[in-house]
Amino acid sequence: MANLPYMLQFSAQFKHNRNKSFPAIVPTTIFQSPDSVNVPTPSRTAFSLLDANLVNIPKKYLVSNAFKRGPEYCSGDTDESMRVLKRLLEFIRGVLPGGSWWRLADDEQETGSLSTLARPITALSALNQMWALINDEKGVLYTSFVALTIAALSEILMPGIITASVFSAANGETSMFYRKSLLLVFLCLTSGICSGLRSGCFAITNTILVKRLRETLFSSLLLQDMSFFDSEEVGELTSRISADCQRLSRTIGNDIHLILRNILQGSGAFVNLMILSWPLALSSLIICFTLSAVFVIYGQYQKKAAKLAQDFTSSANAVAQETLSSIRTVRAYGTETEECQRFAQGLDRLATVGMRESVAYGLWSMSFIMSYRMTQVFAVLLGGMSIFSSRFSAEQLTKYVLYCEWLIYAAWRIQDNMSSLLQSVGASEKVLQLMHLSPSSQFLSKGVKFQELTGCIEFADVSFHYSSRNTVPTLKRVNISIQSNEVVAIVGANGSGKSTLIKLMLRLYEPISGEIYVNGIPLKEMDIRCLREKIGFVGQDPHIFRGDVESNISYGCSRSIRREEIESAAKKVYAHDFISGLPHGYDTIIDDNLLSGGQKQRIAIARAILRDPEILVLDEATSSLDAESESYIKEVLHSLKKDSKKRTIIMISHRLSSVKVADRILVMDNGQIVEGSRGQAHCFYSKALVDRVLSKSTYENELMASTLAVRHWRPYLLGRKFVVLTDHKALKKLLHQKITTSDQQQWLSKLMGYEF
Ligand SMILES: Nc1ncnc2c1ncn2[C@@H]1O[C@H](COP(=O)(O)OP(=O)(O)OP(=O)(O)O)[C@@H](O)[C@H]1O
Repeated sequence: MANLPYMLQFSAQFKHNRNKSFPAIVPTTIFQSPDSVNVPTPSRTAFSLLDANLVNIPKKYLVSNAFKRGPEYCSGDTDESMRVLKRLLEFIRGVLPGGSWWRLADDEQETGSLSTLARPITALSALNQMWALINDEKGVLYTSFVALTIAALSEILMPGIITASVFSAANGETSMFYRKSLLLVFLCLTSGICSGLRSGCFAITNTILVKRLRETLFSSLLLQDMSFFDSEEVGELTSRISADCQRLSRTIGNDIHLILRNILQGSGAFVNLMILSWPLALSSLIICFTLSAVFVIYGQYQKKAAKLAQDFTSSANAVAQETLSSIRTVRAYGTETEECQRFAQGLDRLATVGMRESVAYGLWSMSFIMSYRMTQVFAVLLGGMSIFSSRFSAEQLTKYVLYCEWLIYAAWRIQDNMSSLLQSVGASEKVLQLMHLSPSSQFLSKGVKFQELTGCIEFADVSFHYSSRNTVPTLKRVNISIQSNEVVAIVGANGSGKSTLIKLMLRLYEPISGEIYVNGIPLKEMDIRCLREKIGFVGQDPHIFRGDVESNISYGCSRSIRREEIESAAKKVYAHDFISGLPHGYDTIIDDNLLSGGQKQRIAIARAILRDPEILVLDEATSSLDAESESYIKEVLHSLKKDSKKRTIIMISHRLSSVKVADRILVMDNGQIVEGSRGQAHCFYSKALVDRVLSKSTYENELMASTLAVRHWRPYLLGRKFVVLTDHKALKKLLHQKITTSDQQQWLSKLMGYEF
């Protein structure tokens, strides 16, 4: 039998190598296990058939080698056993307390901005914070505490009365028996009613707590800086609002009231035990302390496990949310399997933590059950001995056993609920940290309020980088001065910093250095809400909220809006026709996925126009519009420019035809305005020329010209007026006129492959 594993291994090796030129017959006698005693000498023929190199058989399995180097052969087997033994020892060491198996995650480092912003939360501070949230529900809380106390006291009196009534019946004391029975009925009623009241009131408190937790968390999140959202995943944050808040609420709904109840019951049981016999009571207490010591270790572990489990749940949620919200991209690229795998990875990590947590719980339960049962045995033994020595009656022993059980049971329940409390606190640590993040400074300071915005905007030496990329400057000492009632277009290559400029102006981010002035007041000294009320903004990819068309157009308007005003705004941006064609017109429910790109842009422009803003910002607002709609929108901009109200319009566009309405074009490249310094008039183009060339140019030529103008002409534009080129002919003509020195010619030849 001992040969079998070796033969099997060889046969597997043989199968693996059978395609190689291996002899068909291999006498099994040449393979022996090291412990074979009567090993026959292998015949030369048999041995010659075996080409160990050819079949790549480990030499230790060859009998000849075993004969030649017996000790080595045996040492191979010993090695194997040693390896198994070593692995076993490693495993045992790993599963012992503090061993590697219990490690919950390879990397328990927190990521995101939260890790640097927030402090760790203790159970006490968690309770304090929750108390503050439900503090004004004192009526419900006090009722529940009173009900809890009455129910607990009623319950703890019962074992004594049950014993007394049983023994009074046994002793034939009828009146005593009926009195005790009546008392029992009364206690049953009070404990039942008060327990119900207690559970109901705590459940109500629980519901209120979840609601307030979610409200507080949501409003805290909404007031964070934009850089916070750059580093935190939306799916993770929504998971915090839903799952984590629910989990945290269990603290009040379950844990706190059960802990209080069990403390009362345990104390009652202990007092009864002390009355019966203090040495026995103290010995039961020792078991309770032992349980508590085990629990301290287990509780800490569980808190950590719960926190990680919640973190992994949120990351898995973030993957699910990202995948489901990008389902069209996923479907188009056929990456369903990859996405499932990505989701499964998160679930695997969750399962690993869950498994360790369950094993730890099993060990904790084992210690409890053993202690619990041992107490019963212990109580019976000690009580029995006390009866023998006539220091205890049978009635006292029964009471003692019952109260002992109550004490241990209460101790277990307290620790079990404490563990659940620690789990909830651990799981919801992030909720509490997020809830107490200080809001962005712009919401804290009471800035200057103003009635009228003239629309003068100035960027003075503004530099900026995103906090997630703090080594890459996005804007470098930008100086711009925009006059009131001016229409300014910003053009430039992708990533040159155009949108960032707008984000700074809307104060979504703060400049690293320099100052932005609106109405001559530094932006950071202004009341931000007041400013934003006066700005209309249409972003690159406008968001449509799930709701009807009407509420989407009136979104963010502080004044009350009539339907006619909404329709008029929609008509201005040529959206009325398509809205009327929707099944319920302005009452049709829409969202980001239910409209085309151009339709979304038109709704967003209508939304901005409806606010009648003093500053209108359009960031690629017409990029998805067809040529006809775009020309209509240009008309709208023309009319906005001409109407009586002073209005500054800033527009970003890659289409030169769109920027035709602008009074000025600013060209951005690599985070800088291509020309100009503070206080100068930045006139980068010849308007007459633009008008002339645009009237006959094609869209492609314009695009190319804009790219060329920005990328290649920059060094030649310094100190000159900016010229927009439309096609190769114009470019060549201009090059011949302007590029005169051989250096310049060489530079351009290299850059553009143009031969002079
Ligand atoms: N939230 C962000 N975090 C980090 N970097 C960012 C962030 N937003 C933009 N950037 C980077 O800042 C640079 C400027 O981006 P910006 O959006 O301002 O360019 P843009 O000129 O508007 O480009 P486009 O014409 O493509 O819209 C880019 O390199 C971009 O990758």
